[in-house]
Amino acid sequence: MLGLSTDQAREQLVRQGPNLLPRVRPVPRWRRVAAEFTHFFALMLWVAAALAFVAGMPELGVAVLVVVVVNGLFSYAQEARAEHAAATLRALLPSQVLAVRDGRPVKIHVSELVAGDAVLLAAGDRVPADVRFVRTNSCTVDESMLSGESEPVAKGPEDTGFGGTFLANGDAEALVIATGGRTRLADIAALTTQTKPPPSPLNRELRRIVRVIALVALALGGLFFLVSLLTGTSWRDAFLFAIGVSVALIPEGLLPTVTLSLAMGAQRMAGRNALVRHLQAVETLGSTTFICTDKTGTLTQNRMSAVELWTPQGSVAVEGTGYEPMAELDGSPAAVAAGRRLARAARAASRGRIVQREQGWAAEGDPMEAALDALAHRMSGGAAPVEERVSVRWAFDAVRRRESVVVDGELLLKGAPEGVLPLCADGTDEAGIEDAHRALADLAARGLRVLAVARRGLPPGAVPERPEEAEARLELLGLVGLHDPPRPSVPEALAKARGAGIKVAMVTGDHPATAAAIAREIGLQEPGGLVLEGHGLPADDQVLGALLDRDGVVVSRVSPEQKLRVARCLQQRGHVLAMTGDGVNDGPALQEADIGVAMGASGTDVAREAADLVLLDDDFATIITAVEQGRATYANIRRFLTYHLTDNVAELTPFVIWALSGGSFPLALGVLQILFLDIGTDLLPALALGSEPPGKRVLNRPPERRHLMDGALMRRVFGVLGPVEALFEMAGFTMLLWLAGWRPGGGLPGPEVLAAASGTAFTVVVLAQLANAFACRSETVPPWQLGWRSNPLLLWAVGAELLALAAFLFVEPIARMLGQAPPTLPGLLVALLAIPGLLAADYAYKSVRHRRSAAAGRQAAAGPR
Ligand SMILES: Nc1ncnc2c1ncn2[C@@H]1O[C@H](COP(=O)(O)OP(=O)(O)OP(=O)(O)O)[C@@H](O)[C@H]1O
Repeated sequence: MLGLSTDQAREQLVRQGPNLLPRVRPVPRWRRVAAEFTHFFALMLWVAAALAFVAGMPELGVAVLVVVVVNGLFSYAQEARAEHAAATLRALLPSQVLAVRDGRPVKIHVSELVAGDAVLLAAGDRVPADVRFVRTNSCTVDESMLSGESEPVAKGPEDTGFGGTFLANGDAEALVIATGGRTRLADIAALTTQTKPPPSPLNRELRRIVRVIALVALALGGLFFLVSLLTGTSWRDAFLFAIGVSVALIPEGLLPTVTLSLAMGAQRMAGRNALVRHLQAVETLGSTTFICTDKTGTLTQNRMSAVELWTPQGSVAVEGTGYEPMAELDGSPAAVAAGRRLARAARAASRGRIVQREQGWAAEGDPMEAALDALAHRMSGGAAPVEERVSVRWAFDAVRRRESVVVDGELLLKGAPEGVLPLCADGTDEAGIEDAHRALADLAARGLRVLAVARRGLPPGAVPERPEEAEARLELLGLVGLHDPPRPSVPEALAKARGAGIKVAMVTGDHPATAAAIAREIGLQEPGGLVLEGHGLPADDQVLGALLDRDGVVVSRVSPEQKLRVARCLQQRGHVLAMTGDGVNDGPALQEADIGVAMGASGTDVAREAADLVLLDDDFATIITAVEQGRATYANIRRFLTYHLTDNVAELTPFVIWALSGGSFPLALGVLQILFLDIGTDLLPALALGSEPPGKRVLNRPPERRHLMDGALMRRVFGVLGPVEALFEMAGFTMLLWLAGWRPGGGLPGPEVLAAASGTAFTVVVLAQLANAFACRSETVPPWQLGWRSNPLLLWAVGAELLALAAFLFVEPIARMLGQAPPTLPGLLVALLAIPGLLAADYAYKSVRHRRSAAAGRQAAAGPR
């Protein structure tokens, strides 16, 4: 027997090291920190700080330096946390291989593999290291990632297989010859790690936002410089304003905060068994509008049991559940005898087996084949093992939909009935075939997966080379009906998807009647719903797209190519498509879909590598949970964008008024105050908004594909929240000046008056932002409907914000540096009024929007469908 003993393997592992690609040397930490201080904006700020010192404004210089340092460290911390989260997620990806240890096949982690190990590979498996094939069975290998060659390469004994390639077809036994850094893949990986992946759509969008805001900031800064010079301000002050405006508006912390939000979303998803393979998938998931799901394992439990046999001699009901080998049989003696032959043949043409574990009997390998093994036990207390006597095996693939073996000169075959029954035409009488068709319709209509089983005695000495030579003139042994219970979580998940405006279709390789019966059982489809068959799909893409674009369609007996076409047609109709797949040939469809979804527990390595999302529990309901998290994360990013930009309006307004008045109206907020608002009081609430838990309602509205910074967000910030905040700020400021006797045109007020007025403006902005933080928690409902304690982080952040405010007002040296003093009582009153003022404006805006969208909804409902 090939392979190592556990002890030998352990020894070799110490000697050879784990089977992992050598880690690309990570960028040293100091370089990553340095990068945060040397990018474009940071450089601009350095220059600004230097100029401030040269111009004799050391406070400003120091303040700008503080901004650079705080922002740089903050960005670094966010990036590091996001990266750490992504690495943790990668480590969760299942990567196991079937190796022979102590003469028995066992599943081990790929990293434990050593040279000398024997491995068993099946179609869809990733070749785990460089290997030499020992035994192969119709084995072809997809080497495109190494050679670029798209056609799979046939492999025979003695051929070499390279780590990282995939078994496209058949199966094989192979000896590991090189692992980890000694594989061919490691050589190539070392060459290619230099190339960076292209930026994702979200990243591009964010960069665009940052660039636009930065340009606006610079342009405004320049404009203020000119205006101030023209109005006779000293160049020193003009310069100070210009720097203040630019620095205040540059959204430096934005990119890392978004990355962190996505990473936290991804982590939350992982906690609920949904593993994204790259962070951006979190956001795409949130805008999913259509889900194509397969059936077995995703909607059902993939715990099959053969419950009914049909043979030409009669039917046999098999009672017994799961993989338990004991059962009661109910049928005539002739039918039971025929059933035994059938079960033996079906088992011989399968490799999945039942094994006894501590928790009871379980499947090893294909669960359906394990059910056939259990059936053989149930029918006759186990069948004599034939594995050793199998001379040829043509493995199952999704196109042939059958598997056959030659044992002792006899061909035994099992497969999808539509493919098998025609092969029986010359070996079985016509009436028998007709009966079989009737039995098939009956079993499938009950939601059972049906397999046909047939045999043929081959002429003595015949050694067929290709399956077509042997698979003809078959004698039909009968049909097996297999039951696979639906997952209990599915009906509720489907209802949630519907509530969220997401359409769901079942796209399966199974029989139309079986698929339709299951679809009805789980509530995907009403009786009489649309059931399409792969070979009957309309040839025109637009017609097909229109046909598919509804909730609850079943597409049965699809080939991998048809699955890919289904994906394309739905995308052409503008859908953001999530598609599940677990098979060897599902890779292209998963890649085509916006979100490819693979199964962690049962899927193939090929599917997992092509996917954006891996379901660790294979459960359909997990996709809906992931969509919910995706929507929540997207909403969070919009929340803190809204919050952040509102503040910018309030910061900019004093400068605009000052400039418009030609310098005669005093400046309400100085540059240092703006910096303290950005870095001191705003930062924590913005972060807390970014970690808002998913609201109960995220799945109660239709999906939207929109830009992060779209019209609605702009209208809310620049039309409502920003102006209201600025209004209270300027009102507080002006009132204090007025009460102190200052009148427009009357020159500049005294320094004490100005300090108290400016302190009032500062307080107004901080308190209004406090209210704003709560307003930003939802785009649709007022904060008092959300529950005050549902985001405890925000309460802490707001507490810290108030403490910071107190420090900036009452700690003498800080207040003096900022040029402000605590507000007087009337000032405080205006500041306090800003809280209900902002909330009321936000409430009014939300109510109007709600009424409008309800009216639009009614109109859409009344209009043509
Ligand atoms: N191991 C096998 N041996 C023989 N026939 C099989 C085997 N597995 C599946 N079949 C047949 O091929 C058909 C398609 O199976 P396939 O596994 O491609 O479907 P699928 O798309 O994975 O289905 P689902 O959506 O239910 O997961 C099955 O309905 C069955 O009739």
